[in-house]
Amino acid sequence: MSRALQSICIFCETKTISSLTPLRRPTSIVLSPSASSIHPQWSNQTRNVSRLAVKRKPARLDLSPDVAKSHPRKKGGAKDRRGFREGFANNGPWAGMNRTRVNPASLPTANLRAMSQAGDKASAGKSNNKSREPFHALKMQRALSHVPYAKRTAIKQAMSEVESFAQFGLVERVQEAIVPNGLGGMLDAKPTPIQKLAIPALLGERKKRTRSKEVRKQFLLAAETGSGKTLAYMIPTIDALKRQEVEEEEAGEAEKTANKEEEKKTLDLYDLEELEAQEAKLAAGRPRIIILVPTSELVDQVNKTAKAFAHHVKFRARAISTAYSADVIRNSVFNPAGIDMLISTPQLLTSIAQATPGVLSKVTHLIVDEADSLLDKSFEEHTTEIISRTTPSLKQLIMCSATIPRKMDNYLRDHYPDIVRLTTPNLHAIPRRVQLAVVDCDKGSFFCNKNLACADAIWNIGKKASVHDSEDSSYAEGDGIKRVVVFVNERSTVGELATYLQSKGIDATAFTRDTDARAEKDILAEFTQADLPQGSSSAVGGMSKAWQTSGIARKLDNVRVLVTTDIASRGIDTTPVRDVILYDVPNSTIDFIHRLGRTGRMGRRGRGIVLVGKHDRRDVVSEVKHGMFRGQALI
Ligand SMILES: Nc1ncnc2c1ncn2[C@@H]1O[C@H](COP(=O)(O)OP(=O)(O)OP(=O)(O)O)[C@@H](O)[C@H]1O
Repeated sequence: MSRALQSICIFCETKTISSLTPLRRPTSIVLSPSASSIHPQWSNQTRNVSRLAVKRKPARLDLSPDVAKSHPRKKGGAKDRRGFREGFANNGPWAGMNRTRVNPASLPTANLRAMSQAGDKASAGKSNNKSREPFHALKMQRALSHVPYAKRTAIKQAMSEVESFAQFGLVERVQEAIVPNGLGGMLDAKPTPIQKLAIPALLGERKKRTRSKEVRKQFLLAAETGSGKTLAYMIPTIDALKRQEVEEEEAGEAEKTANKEEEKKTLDLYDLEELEAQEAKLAAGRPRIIILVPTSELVDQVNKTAKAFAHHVKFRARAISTAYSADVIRNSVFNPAGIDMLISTPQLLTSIAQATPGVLSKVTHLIVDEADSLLDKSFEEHTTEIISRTTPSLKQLIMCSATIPRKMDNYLRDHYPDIVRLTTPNLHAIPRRVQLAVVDCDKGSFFCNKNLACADAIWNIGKKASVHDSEDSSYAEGDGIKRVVVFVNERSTVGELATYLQSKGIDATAFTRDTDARAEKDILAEFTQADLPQGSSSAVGGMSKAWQTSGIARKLDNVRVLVTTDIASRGIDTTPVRDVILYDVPNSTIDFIHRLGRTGRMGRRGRGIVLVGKHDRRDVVSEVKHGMFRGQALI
């Protein structure tokens, strides 16, 4: 045979296979297309050699079969070579030689049966392994970063050492203001886990413990939704502000008086009043503390907390957002009385800083609240600009969030490798006190109508509330009105759904970015304050008024519903809300955490209801439910 093949080569005038021997196998044999037509007898010979790879020179317009493959398998790889070799060995002229696998046909039947049983067992073993680790829909998203178990245990230990706010060694006036001003006179108020971790660290205790020479400038505060992160960063920053004031007063008082005297004598151009006016002008628009938040609603909320402290502790806090007029913004930032704390959205502050570069020259504390949002695409540019502008004077940069996406985690590792990470053990877990129910809209009497399923769920909440009022203390809280927040994915659905719910006798209010700024405050107040004065609900936007005056016979009057998008899912302190309805399945676990985080805040119980339709990811919903039941982090 080898001789015959050599002859083919000679006829076709190619010398590629001239060294072919029975024991050296070719990787390819090139036949000239013209060979069989010129010498038909040799074409018969090649047909008998069934596994010869006949390679044709590729035409110029041949399309690649691997276009769709991201990592096409290399031709001539080990598998290809083995296939060729074995095929050649089984069927070719050297069948039986150099065999690498047993040929079942040559075995006695008994042996064959034994082999097949062994094979079955092996494959059964494999499938068992697979069934032990089922498909995880949540893992496909893999958005959230992981906190190692050992770290969680160490944090628990550190937290157990703190019992009260008095242990922090705060400035007296700050300490006095915490409960009556910051926590509304709450009895037996204790620091929450994140406050136990963050307050001492931000006050500088950690620096002493580790005896590090390096000044710790950056902190990451990561804790569950509704766990008191606002006070966790606000208390130590106000404390630092007051200490700074005292230090400056002590150090600078003598020098300041001397300078003033000197200037007065030498120049005689300024009188003392003028000099003081000039100093005030310099102090104006130069805050020490900046708090960045993503929305104007959050600006107002954080400002409220800051103001509660400001009256007693004596410092000047101002808030600015696009909801305010230009005059109000100018008067707030450049107030001649000066400013200590400024709460703003990144875009607005960046535009002010670009026009007046000195405005950020005195910042010592920069807090980036909802940091995962503010370091995301839409805000990143503005946030990083503010960080870089404040860096020269900055003593502490504090990032704060309830969810740490992997992207943000990597960003922090790259840009702030020394950041001190203060994370609570239950980070990324929805508390077990929040129950999750799943309503299948394709089943029962809903006829695939999600609107109907939503209205039904709300009516059930109202009915249960009237039955349970006397038994369940959490239901009897506040004014006895149940607050329900319904989250949808698209802004366009909000109005439609609110109108539908109103037609079913439900007092529903739509809340989106398009909502009138004046009505916004009243709407949110309804869902953030438990004890509104009687009749204040009528102040809620036009929708609620429409519900009240509508001629619908059957009305659900003990429930208020807010229909909204993610705009209300971030940071808004909806403590009185007991029920959250997820009309659409959230797009990510991060959205799940923030939306369900509007209930079950600060140790309260809560309920979530997910409406699942034909096109929704049921696997994700069931994994979230399972994870919540087990108290696991949703990563
Ligand atoms: N130590 C405490 N004891 C009791 N209540 C507290 C304590 N600290 C804060 N709170 C209250 O808990 C509620 C939630 O606090 P906050 O809004 O700071 O939560 P958060 O962790 O920032 O939530 P989110 O991640 O949703 O923004 C607020 O009403 C706040 O007044």
